[in-house]
This record gives sequence, C-alpha cells and structure tokens, in this order.
Amino acid sequence: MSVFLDTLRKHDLDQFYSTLAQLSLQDYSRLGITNTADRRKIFGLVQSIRKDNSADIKPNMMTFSTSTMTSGLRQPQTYSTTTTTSRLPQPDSHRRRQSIIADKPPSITTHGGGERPMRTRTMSDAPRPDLQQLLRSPLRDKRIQLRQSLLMDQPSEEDSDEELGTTKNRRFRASAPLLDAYGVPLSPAKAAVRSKEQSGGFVLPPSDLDQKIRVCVKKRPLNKKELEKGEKDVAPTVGTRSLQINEPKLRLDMSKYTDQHSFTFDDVFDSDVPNSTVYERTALPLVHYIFKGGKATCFAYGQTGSGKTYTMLDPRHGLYILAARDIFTMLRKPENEHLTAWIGLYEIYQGQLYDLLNERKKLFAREDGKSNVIIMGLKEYPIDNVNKLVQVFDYGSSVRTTGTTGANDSSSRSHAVLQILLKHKANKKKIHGKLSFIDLAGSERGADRGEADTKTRMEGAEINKSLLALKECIRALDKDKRHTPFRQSKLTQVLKDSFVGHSRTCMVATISPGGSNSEHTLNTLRYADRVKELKGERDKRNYVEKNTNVTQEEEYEDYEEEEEEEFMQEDDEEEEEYFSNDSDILNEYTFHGENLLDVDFPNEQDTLFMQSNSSMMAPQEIEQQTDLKSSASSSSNSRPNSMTYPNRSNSQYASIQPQPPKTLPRSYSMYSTDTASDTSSTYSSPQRSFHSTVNTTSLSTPSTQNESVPSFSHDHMDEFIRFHRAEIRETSDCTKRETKLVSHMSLQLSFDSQTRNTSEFLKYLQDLDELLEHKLAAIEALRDRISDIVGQIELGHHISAPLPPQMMRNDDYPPPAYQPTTQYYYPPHHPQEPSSKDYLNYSYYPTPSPQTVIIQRQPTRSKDSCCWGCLAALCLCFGAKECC
Ligand SMILES: Nc1ncnc2c1ncn2[C@@H]1O[C@H](COP(=O)(O)OP(=O)(O)OP(=O)(O)O)[C@@H](O)[C@H]1O
Repeated sequence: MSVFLDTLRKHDLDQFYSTLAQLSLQDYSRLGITNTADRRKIFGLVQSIRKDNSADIKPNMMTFSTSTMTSGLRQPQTYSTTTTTSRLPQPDSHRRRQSIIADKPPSITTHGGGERPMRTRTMSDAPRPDLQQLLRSPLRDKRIQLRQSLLMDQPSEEDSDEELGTTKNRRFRASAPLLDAYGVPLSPAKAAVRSKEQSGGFVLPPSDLDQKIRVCVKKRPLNKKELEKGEKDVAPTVGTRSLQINEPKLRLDMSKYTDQHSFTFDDVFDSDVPNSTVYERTALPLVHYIFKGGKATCFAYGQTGSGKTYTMLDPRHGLYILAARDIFTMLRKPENEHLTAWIGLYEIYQGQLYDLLNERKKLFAREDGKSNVIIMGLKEYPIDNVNKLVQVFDYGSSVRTTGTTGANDSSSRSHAVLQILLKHKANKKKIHGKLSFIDLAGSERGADRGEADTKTRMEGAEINKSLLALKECIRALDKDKRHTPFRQSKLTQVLKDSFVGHSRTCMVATISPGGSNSEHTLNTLRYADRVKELKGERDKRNYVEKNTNVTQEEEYEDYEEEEEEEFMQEDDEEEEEYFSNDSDILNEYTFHGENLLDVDFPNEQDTLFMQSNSSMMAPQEIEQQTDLKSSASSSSNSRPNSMTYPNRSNSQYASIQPQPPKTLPRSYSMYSTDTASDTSSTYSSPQRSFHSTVNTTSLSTPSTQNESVPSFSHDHMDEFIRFHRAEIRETSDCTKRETKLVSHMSLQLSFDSQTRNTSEFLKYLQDLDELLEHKLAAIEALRDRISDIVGQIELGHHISAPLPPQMMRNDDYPPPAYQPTTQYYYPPHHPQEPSSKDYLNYSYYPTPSPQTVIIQRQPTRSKDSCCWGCLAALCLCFGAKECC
C-alpha cells in the first residue's frame, strides 16, 4: 500500500488516503462504480487500505460519519490528537496545513469591520467529544437490550464465511438472531424458548393427533447429485417439532452471511426418520377417523424432487401402503365386517381429471350441497389385501404422467389422488368413510426444469397455477374471507372437501435440505405455516364437530336415497346450531352448505357431463347410475345439489332440454331499464316494497297448513337461490374490479405527472361509473325477481304448481295481470326459446357480453310507450354494437 500512498503523495492527493479507507458501499454508486466486479475490486482495495493501516489509523483518526452528508462521499471529521504520535506517514500537505494553522490562526471579521483573532485550540485542549454519547441513539439502547435478552450477538464476518455444516449451524444458532417464517426476528420470549429447545433444555409437547388439520414436515436426505456438489444440510431439525433453515445469503459486497429461520409444526421428521414413523403420526390417525365415518385427506406438498411421491405413493415405503395394511387389518375386526374397501386412482393433469385405473378416461368432479366432492365415473376396485392393492396401484401409477426435469429424473407432472373408500358390503352405494392420498406435482421454478421443451414448461405453468390456487384458497380460509376461490383450479375443486365440513387433513410438507434449495424450502415451509394457522379452527366454516364419532355415512346416505324432508330437516338443524354460535349470519349463511361454489362447481361440469356418454363409464358405474336414477325418480323433489349426481343431473337436464323457459326468462331479466334510467325511482317503487305487501312469515309457512298462503315448488325456490347467488357473484366481481381500479388510480397518482393524472382520473371515473351501474343492474335484477314473486303472491298465484305453458313463453311471462317494469335482454344468438346449452351457459351469468346485447321488449307493454331512448342509452352503456 505504501506504493499507492507514495503515488497519491506524488500527486498531492495523499490527504484522500484516509478518505478512501472510509468509502462505504453506498458511496460506490455515487462514484460510478456500479458493476459488481468493480465493486468487488474497490471493496478489496478499501479493505486492504483499512487492514494495512488499521493499527495506524485507529489511534490517529477518530472518525465518525455524520448523517448529514452532502456529497455522498462520507467526509470523515478528523481529530488529530496531540497526545498520540502518528505512526502513519504524515502527508506533506497535511503537515503543511497543520503548520499554517499553527503559524497563523484564522481570523473572523467583527461587526465593526475589524478583525479579531479566532481563538485557536488544539485538539489536546479541546474537550474530548464523547463518542459513546454521539453514537448512541435511543434505538441503539433498545437494540442492545434486545440482543442481551436474546443472549445472542450478531454473527461475525468470520462466522458468515464459514461453511454451513450441521455442527457449525448449531454454533450459528447460538450466535445469530432467529427469524420467524417471514424473516422477522422472533420475540425475546419465543427466541428464549427456541434457544432452550435447541440446547435440549426444553421439549415441546407432542402435538395432538386428533386435530382437524395437521401439518408435518418431512426432510429427505441429501441426494447423490447434491453430495457430489458438496452441498450441506441447511435444515437442521430441533427436537421433534421444530426446524431451522440456515439460509445462505450474500451481502452487496459479496460477503456471506446466514439468515436463520425457525419453524414449528405438528411434527418434523428428519431425513433418517423412517416412513413407518411418519405414518404413525400422519396417516394412522386418519385411518381411525374414516372408520368412525369421517372423510380424511393426506397430501404431500413440496418442491419438485423433495420426496412427495416417495412419502405418499412409494410402493414399498409410501404412506398409502402402510395405511392400506392397517385398513385391511381393521376390516377384519367383527365391528367392521360389514364394510369393504374400494380404491380409485386418478390424476389431475393440465386441469383435467383422468382415471388411472380405466385407461385414463376423463372424469368430472362434482360437489354436493354438503361440500362432499364426488368424482363422477371413477372406476373403483374392491380390495381386500395389500398384494392386490399393489397390483392395482402399480398399474395405475404406470400410466401416470411423469417426465424428466432438471430437478428430478422422474418428476410427476400431475397431481395423483388415491382414494380409499369404505363401503357397506350390503349396499355398495353406501359410503362409510373416505381416505384420499394426494401426491401433488412439485412446485418448480423455470430453472428447475432445465432445458425443458414447451410441453414441460406448459405442464410446469399449470402445476404452479394450481398450486397457487391452492395457496389462495388456504389464504382465503386463513383470513376467514367470504369467498374462497376453490373454483380457480381443478385441484382446489377436488381438495375442497379437505378443508371444509367434517373432514380431517394432514399435510406433509416435503423439503430438500441442500443449501441450493433453501429458497424453495423456505417457500414450502411458509406455505405449510399458513396451513398450520388454519388448524386452530379459526375458520368458522369448519363448523364444530360436536361428536368425534361423526357418522358421515348418514350424509352420504342422503346422497343415496334419503327423503328430501329428512335432508332439509337435517340441514335446518345444522343451520340453526351453526347460526346460534355466530352473529354474522349473512357471512356464514353464504358459506354454509349452500355456498356460491355449489352453483358454480357442478355447473361448470354440467355441459361436459352432457357430452360424456355412458360408454366412458365402467359397467359398474352405469349400473350404479341406473340404480340411482330409479331411486331418484321416486322422489320428485330431489335436491339439486345432493350427492345423487346422476339422478340430479338427469332430472335437471330433462327439465332443461325442450322446456327450460319455465323459469328461464327470469334468468335473463337481469338488466332493467329502470336501473339504467332512474335508479332512485325504482328503489322507491312500491312494487319492490317486499315487507309492505307480503307478510314475511307467510313465505316460510308450509302450504299444507294454510290454504290461503302461497306455496313454492322446490324448483322455484332453488331457481331463485341460484339467481341470488349469481347476483352475489356478480356484485362481488364488480367490487373486486373496483378495488383494482382504485389501487391503479392511487398508484398513478403517486408516480405520474399532473397532466397524465387528470386524464387517468377521468378514465377512472368513467370506469367506476360503469362498474357501479353494472352492480346496480345486478341488484336491481334480483329485486325485480323479488317483486315478481311478491306480485304473484299478491295475485294469489300459487307458484308451487308448474307454470302454465303460455307462461313459459317469453312473450307471455309474466301474466298480463302482473306487469313489472322489467325489460329483458338476451344475447343475440340466443333464440326465443333458449336451448339447454344457453341455459347452462348464460342463466347464471347475468353479465351479457357487452358486444352482443340485444334488447327484447316485453310484449305486455305497449310498443309505442316503450322508451327506446332509454334502451338505446342502456345499450350504449353496455357497449352494445347492435340494438333492435
Ligand atoms: N426419505 C427419502 N429417503 C430416500 N430417498 C428419498 C427420500 N425422499 C425422496 N427420495 C428420493 O428422491 C428422489 C425424488 O423423490 P420424489 O420423486 O418422491 O420427489 P417428488 O417430490 O415426488 O418430485 P416431483 O414433484 O418432481 O414428482 C427419488 O429418487 C426418491 O427415491
């Protein structure tokens, strides 16, 4: 360095020598050093200047940086003490300046214009600045306190440069602050517990095996590739419930350090823990639960190649095989001899369900009003021993979609679901319990796929999309959100019943312990952490199980053949009990059994189901369906969302083919001219005043009790409920869009120029206005519906009876005596008598395509009196290109 100093001296720049040593990372960019390599070089230079002269600089140059720096370069305030003799070569200029100062003290000009000598004072006689005091900030004291309470110090530079071996990690743990799942330092109390736990002085009690949702972590051993690369285990377990991730990180100056994240779950299994132990604490409690008549799901989630398939579906070690062994043993017990086990295996690939035991036939997921997910057409095999199971399973897994990725030579490219059903021997349609093992496809980054082709990339995108949807659902459940987006992907539709209703779920988060995977591992654990938060039964939708011996069977029976009356009664009881515990009736009602999803979930499949012919199903399935059909036909009041899908579907389809207009026209009457033209007047319309015209109690009173009270057919009520749901969906969609709109606008406001803001603001107002109008229209349409019903009641129409044929026609409905102010709007391609396809496609979607709106006047109104101006305006509002 002396050569460097000499050079500086030669150019009379030696006074900057010490300044260079003070350069900090923030200064680099100001000096134009942006390139990482250059930054590294400069950093090296600064370090060596500091190192070379540290002994000399420290006693001579007491520097502290001021927070008010103007140049960007830190200007050290240098106090040269007279008591210390500098060992640092004194630059000439420095000496010169000092001599000038000593020779001629500077003077200051006084008011009188005269000069008075400024009192000079050498550093020796100046009071020493209290550096401790200067450096002390109120926060600093707190920091020190916190550190002391954590009994930890910041990791030293040396620490961070060390390898991340397990033994050393233990040392890290004692020296670095522990972070929680999201990188926030743990509270002193929690940290103290953790450090006690680490030292073996405290052991977390084992978690309860009977929780609704259990979340465990399984760590796989380092694989050959990772060992070859010299990777170290960065995920040491702490006790049986916690683990720590020592995330290797780089500072800007490329020096290494470690972030330590601490996680606690129901169980954490180290890489040497055998699957049999994992089984005892994960799937075994579920096996017991299904024998009590419950519904249970065990799923593995984790990065690709982290051991999901190995944990779940490995033919030798997989949880499913261990579970099956116990199931068969339990089936042999006298109390269970009336039951048999059936297995089904399917995969969710690219958003479609395929039967792995039936030549990858396409399947359809359905859901009943009690949130039971049914896989229509799934081929099931009765199994009574493990060998048979292995045979069937081997066949199934051989047709599962796998591929090779950069991270796993045999990567599952689909989510596989193995379903074990306990059915009654006497009646195989009677389901006692259900256990599903789900091996999710691994989450992956683009880099994990290696040199992937388009297909692999598409698969990866679909996998990530569905896992994201799953995360969204978990998040929504976690936050007690009103709407849980189960519909976002097939996976979430299928998994829905793992989270709601009478169910037990165990999630096994699988992780790879290598340092290169730490980011992924953290993501997996954070994901698992979210799920874990759910298990506190915070989600009110998971209504309390009064009795652990849940006889799910009864619910399934409903689906089979129970009478409507019983069904409804049961429902009511549950509702009553449920509501009595909660004040937010509206919220809960929306989600209790009859939720928005009940409409969407099956309906999405309806068209497909129509297309799917029976040849796609196994003979057994056809037989089952025929049975169901016949049993269902005896009950005309079959509940639309009951688990009797074949029956339900058939009755529904039958009704929609030639004669859907029974209730159809009303489905389309979503947009009224009142809405667009004069909302205020429509709101005050007496026709809409429900309470003023109808005694509310009369609506709920059964017709059998009082002849004068109107009765409603199940179809009418059901249709109204669907309509209501559609309205809720529509308005909440609008609200979502409103939220986006306002966020976008506020973002614009904070970044853009005034001129641009003005135009953006106008656009924002316009969009908002449209959205509000849309929302109002949906609400108004629903109110019209209410008015119509009220009108019918007023006129004494008993709408439990099928509507007379003339009323089914669009032109004649509603009857002339009752003339609401509603106008009907149909898509142009929609015929006067809508087809079943139209019914399915549009009746629940009140938003007509803006480009294709046709307005059809209601003939009961005089054509001449029709306000075409208003209609045209409305057309324009919705962006219609055509108007007739
Ligand atoms: N606990 C374990 N012990 C030994 N080997 C394991 C363990 N877990 C996983 N492996 C091995 O790691 C490799 C990857 O495992 P696996 O295929 O189960 O991962 P995955 O998470 O299912 O991956 P993907 O999502 O890509 O299908 C396999 O070769 C498997 O044998």
